[in-house]
Amino acid sequence: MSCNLVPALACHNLHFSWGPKATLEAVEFNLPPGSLVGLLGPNGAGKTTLISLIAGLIQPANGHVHLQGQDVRILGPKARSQLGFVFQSVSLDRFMRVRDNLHFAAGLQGLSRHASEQRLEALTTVFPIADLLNRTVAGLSGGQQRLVDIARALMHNPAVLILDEPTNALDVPSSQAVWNTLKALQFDSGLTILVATHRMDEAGSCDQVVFLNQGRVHWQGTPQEALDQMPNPELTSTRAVNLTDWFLWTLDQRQTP
Ligand SMILES: Nc1ncnc2c1ncn2[C@@H]1O[C@H](COP(=O)(O)OP(=O)(O)OP(=O)(O)O)[C@@H](O)[C@H]1O
Repeated sequence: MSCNLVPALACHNLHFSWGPKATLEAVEFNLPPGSLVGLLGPNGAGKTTLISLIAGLIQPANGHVHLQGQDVRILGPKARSQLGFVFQSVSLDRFMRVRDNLHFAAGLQGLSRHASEQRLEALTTVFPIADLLNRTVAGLSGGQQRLVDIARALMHNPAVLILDEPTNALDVPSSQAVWNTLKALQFDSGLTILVATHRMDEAGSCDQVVFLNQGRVHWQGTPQEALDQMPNPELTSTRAVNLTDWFLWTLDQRQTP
């Protein structure tokens, strides 16, 4: 993964405030093409706000989001066609069948019914949802709904997928199914993925992690580089350091007095 490639997505000097206090300040980071990047940070760090901003649901007071080197504001609707979003709440109509939800989402993105059928067929080779297509969303488990929701975000075949805590409240097998699917998408189709997560096991299997705290990006690098930052020899002598140790250590370094 070369750093010389134009990033699939880059945030430059983003500023945003919900109120008098800054929520995001000078946020800078980038997603190398084809990478899986974990967005980490404590509750209230600004992860969801940042994702809403990239999605265009809110506008930055300052700064730019670039998609493959081009400003999303200039790209306009073209940018939307290159981005897929999975928000914290599942974005499906509970009373519609899975199949109809997916075709509806594709239609909103301008796909013909024929193109939508073809796309759905392709996605069912990666997503274990073929048996769910004729069921209504309300009758599915949380894990099944989440998989369908991710498929929904990919119906228009975006280049970049952004997910906000997709495994939140899922049990271990369901989380694993979601994570395996993300990995397969990255591996099979070169999808670039940004995923906000509180799970350090997931962060550890990302190519890079971005650490956001109090609205600022404090660190971006590989999970191994994160662990290599840890200065505590006592901890390393008794057991292997893990990303949870790093998270707590780096958070401690970043607290404002
Ligand atoms: N719609 C809103 N109106 C006002 N303030 C908001 C709104 N959404 C978020 N905030 C505030 O912005 C800050 C960042 O919240 P945000 O939800 O982006 O953090 P987060 O890192 O996603 O947190 P979590 O890990 O708990 O999901 C918090 O102080 C929050 O209270």
